[in-house]
Amino acid sequence: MKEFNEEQLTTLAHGTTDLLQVIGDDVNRSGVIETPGRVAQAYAEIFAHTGETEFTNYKLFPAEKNADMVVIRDIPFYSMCEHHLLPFFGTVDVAYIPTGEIIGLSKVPRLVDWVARRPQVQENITTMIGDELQRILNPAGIAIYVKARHMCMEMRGINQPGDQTVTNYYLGKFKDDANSRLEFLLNSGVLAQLDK
Ligand SMILES: Nc1nc2c(ncn2[C@@H]2O[C@H](COP(=O)(O)OP(=O)(O)OP(=O)(O)O)[C@@H](O)[C@H]2O)c(=O)[nH]1
Ligand SMILES: [Zn+2]
Repeated sequence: MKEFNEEQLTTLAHGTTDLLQVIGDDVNRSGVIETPGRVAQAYAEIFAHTGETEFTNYKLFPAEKNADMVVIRDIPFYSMCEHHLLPFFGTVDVAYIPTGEIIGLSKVPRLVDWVARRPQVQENITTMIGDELQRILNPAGIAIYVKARHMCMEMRGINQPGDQTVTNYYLGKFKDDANSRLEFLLNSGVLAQLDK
């Protein structure tokens, strides 16, 4: 995880003090006196992977011949929209059909986290996860289903609470073969949730 150095943390803290001042708060109020430092630390975590272009923290293992699809479902993620720097969050369902290799299971949620911890839009979260899996595994197919709520649509602007945005990514067999796609949607629980 990226560590911000002292200078970066100080710059972030100063920016937060300015923000509190501009919105009309008293920056010396006891409740917010430590807030600039806390925000700097929080942003160091939330934006930990900004600018990183290759996910490297994974292990591969040989796949059995004729291995069937692997589905990892309901992976939670938290990200910040790049337009307003407000949170958006939800779940990711990921499936792939191994050819030569399988990836350590825990590395898939780690990949989702790596993609999310930077200023993002939901569409790019979806395609970045897919593109990295393609690069790492070159599998016979990839399917990704992302469902999220966006605070920039709920807390401001259109002020519409509860909307869910869905984005998909299908490659290889999941793109070409309707049965494989259906099997993914059944395995991931997506079809069971559609009327909720
Ligand atoms: N496609 C996409 N758009 C997003 C995402 N997150 C936020 N947005 C949108 O980004 C757009 C930015 O539009 P602008 O018109 O520049 O900004 P704005 O005036 O704050 O827009 P409103 O949110 O409509 O008030 C808005 O429509 C947001 O809903 C995302 O993950 N994907
Ligand atoms: Zn936004």
